[in-house]
Amino acid sequence: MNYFNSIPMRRQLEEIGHCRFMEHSEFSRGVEALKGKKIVFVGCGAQGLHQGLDLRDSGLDVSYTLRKEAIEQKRQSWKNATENGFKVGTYEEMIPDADLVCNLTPDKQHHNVIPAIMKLMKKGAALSYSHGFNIVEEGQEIRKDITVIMVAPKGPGSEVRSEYVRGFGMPCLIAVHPENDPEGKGWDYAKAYAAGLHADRPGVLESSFVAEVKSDLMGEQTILCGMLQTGTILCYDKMVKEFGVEPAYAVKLLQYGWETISEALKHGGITNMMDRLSNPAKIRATELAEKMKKIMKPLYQEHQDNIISGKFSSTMMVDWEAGDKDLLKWRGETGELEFEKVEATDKAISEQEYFDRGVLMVAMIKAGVELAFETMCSVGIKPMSAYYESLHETPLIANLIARKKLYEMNRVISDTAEYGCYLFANKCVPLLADFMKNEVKKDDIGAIYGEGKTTAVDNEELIKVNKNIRNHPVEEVGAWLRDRMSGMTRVV
Ligand SMILES: NC(=O)C1=CN([C@@H]2O[C@H](COP(=O)(O)OP(=O)(O)OC[C@H]3O[C@@H](n4cnc5c(N)ncnc54)[C@H](OP(=O)(O)O)[C@@H]3O)[C@@H](O)[C@H]2O)C=CC1
Ligand SMILES: CC[C@](O)(C(C)=O)C(=O)O
Ligand SMILES: [Mg+2]
Ligand SMILES: [Mg+2]
Repeated sequence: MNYFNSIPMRRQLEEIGHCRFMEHSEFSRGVEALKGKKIVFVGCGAQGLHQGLDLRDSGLDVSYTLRKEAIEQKRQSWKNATENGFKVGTYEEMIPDADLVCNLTPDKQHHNVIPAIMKLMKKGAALSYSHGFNIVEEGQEIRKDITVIMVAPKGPGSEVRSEYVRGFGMPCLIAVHPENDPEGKGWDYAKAYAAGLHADRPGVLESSFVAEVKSDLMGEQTILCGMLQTGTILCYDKMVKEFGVEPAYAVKLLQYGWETISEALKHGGITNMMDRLSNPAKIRATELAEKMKKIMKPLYQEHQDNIISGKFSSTMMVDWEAGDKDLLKWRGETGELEFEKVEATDKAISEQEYFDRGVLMVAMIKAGVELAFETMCSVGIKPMSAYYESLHETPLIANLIARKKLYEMNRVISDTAEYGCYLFANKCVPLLADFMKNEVKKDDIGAIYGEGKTTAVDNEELIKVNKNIRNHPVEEVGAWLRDRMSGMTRVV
């Protein structure tokens, strides 16, 4: 039964709105609460491996448990753990002694994994998640003596590790399940775990399982993954099939363009990204973004509504039951995209050119970030949480596209994110078809915007556009949070 739908409305609203930026002083005990405790990770994939490496380097006792077949067949997860010097064993060997069991298996497996490990967990042990789907959407009930916490990094596993290695960390949401904190130790454990990932350096939000699920699903379906997938498909087709851009050049502009453009977001928000354009290009990008926002708003709202009501999760669970029929079909279609098959040209594109030739891409990022942020806030998700799930994480997913294109990006994110990404993109691509056909001009994408033309603009128009950009609420909360994250990696 859906947990969120089972609680009274007043509680629903409280849980969705649970969000507090935690002070550095609250982490002064570092990992102490978990020091000397036996921490056993279930699963050694995208998050499991990288979080385990971070916690071990922070002085904690980490080992892994995998299903028997993975150990016997020496699968990739077994290699990940053993090649990094971790002890690995079966559930029966590892779980009974564990003080904290970290469930880092795919969300679609949780309803199988949790009952299997729960019966082996010792009395008074703790169980941790990095995403609350199983608790909130499936209503998984956990034995009453077990403490249930969540430490949810706001970025892909590989970056959780790379940020740690370079002395920083990935922002996290932490939570304690209100139904499972029998000894009152949940927050101490969650804080120690977050400190072990160095999440306290960029920032930790005290949150709830509900707020994390309802914001995480929305971010990944729309701006983070769905929108970048949509934008890549539409921009590639427009450039190659209509404007005669060489395919290998279009691939390069898109594959590395999202990363280069969104790097500007990371440092100075939408304002800085837009300031990288010439004045006429900035006015044009704002115009395109406003038009797209108008068209896409109902779709963003539909996704958020379905996430809140539980319709999204029940639809996805039907696909789980059907052996991932839709997911596998959509994954296959992504693999068949021309963008995936054509190799990027080795012709140089300078950092500035990505902006000058990618005005439509800039507009798509502006529209997507603002709409995702606005839609999340409109249902009671707090601005800081909405910021992490929109503007903050966009450059991190763009980094994955630069390294792996779309197909592999979708394999690195969680199964839940992958399903939601295709679901959104399959609707958004046709939704923007008329806009792409009638509104997008040759120098909006692929060519240098306004090349050879005057850069003169009307003062009043520029002032209006700058106001539109700078006064958006995502910019206010973003500036505050970024002040606290000034050490994040510079990619480009
Ligand atoms: N991917 C990401 O970057 C993010 C993920 N999360 C959350 O983290 C959690 C883990 O996701 P992610 O890291 O993507 O997961 P992965 O798909 O990378 O996890 C794979 C691991 O889970 C194991 N596994 C798969 N099925 C089972 C099963 N039935 N029983 C036991 N072990 C199994 C695999 O082992 P085997 O070799 O046996 O298949 C492998 O070790 C999810 O809750 C997700 O929402 C949160 C933030 C970001
Ligand atoms: C954006 C997708 C994500 O939520 C993440 C990396 O944060 C996921 O579930 O993979
Ligand atoms: Mg997710
Ligand atoms: Mg996420």
